[in-house]
Amino acid sequence: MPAARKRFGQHFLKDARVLDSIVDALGPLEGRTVVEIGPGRGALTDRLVERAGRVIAIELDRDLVQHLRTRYADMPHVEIVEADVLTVSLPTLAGGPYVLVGNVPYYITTPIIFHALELPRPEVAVYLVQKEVAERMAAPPGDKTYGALSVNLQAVVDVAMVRKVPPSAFNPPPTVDSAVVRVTPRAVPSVEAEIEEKFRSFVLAAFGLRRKQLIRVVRTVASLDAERAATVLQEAGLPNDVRPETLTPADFARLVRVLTPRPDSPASS
Ligand SMILES: C[S@@+](CC[C@H](N)C(=O)[O-])C[C@H]1O[C@@H](n2cnc3c(N)ncnc32)[C@H](O)[C@@H]1O
Repeated sequence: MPAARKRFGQHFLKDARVLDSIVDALGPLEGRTVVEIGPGRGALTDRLVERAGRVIAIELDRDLVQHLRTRYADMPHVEIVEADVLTVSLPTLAGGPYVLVGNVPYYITTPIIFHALELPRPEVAVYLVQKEVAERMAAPPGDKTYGALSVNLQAVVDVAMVRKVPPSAFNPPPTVDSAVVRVTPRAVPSVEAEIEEKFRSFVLAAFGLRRKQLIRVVRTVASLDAERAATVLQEAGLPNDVRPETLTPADFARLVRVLTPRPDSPASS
């Protein structure tokens, strides 16, 4: 068995109850395609291959890839892909509807979660992440952990906390607490795909000014004078003096829509 490598964020799950709750959170797997991020030594993969129609596991560590290919050699429905997950198009790899799961390496948790928003999105994604990241992902407006990560995710997906996981569930144990979260696409996202990129950068910039009133945020981020910024807020139906940390994803979306000239509007022609 290859030794754990710190630089790949390797903390292998050893607690059967945690492994079961991750698989349970995915829902029924019979006949479905499961993509797993960072299978490691196969603790989670072992459970997936018993239930799913097809398992595609993406692992960066060459030694672990070899170990996994030997382990599942007689299972034609299992594919081990040697790659950095961030360089792989997940919907293309899956080739159809899929569910996503991963005890993800903590050094790239946020990039992985945003990478997995590529359309068409997984029907459900279950991640084991640092507890503090899980709390930020699921935080409601006004919560002390509510921030750009919460808004940018919740604009397009629902996030639910499944359970907390202590360091003792891993070998070697990480220095932080962890949590399992379940992410499902929203039937009607708050933001349209065409303005999603602009939405994300506006939200990031707004939370860089989270202590400022919204009028100041709009003036700074959109480079507008006071009068124009006030008109924008009025059109978006938002007060001048609220702070970004109290706005819902739908509030941000209205604001970004007002700030985005439509292709057929005179301003952009
Ligand atoms: C926290 S461990 C989880 C291992 C296993 N799923 C388990 O629960 O025991 C994270 C895994 O992700 C792999 N990994 C790290 N960076 C990766 C990347 N960029 N792309 C794919 N896998 C990666 C690591 O080698 C490791 O196997």
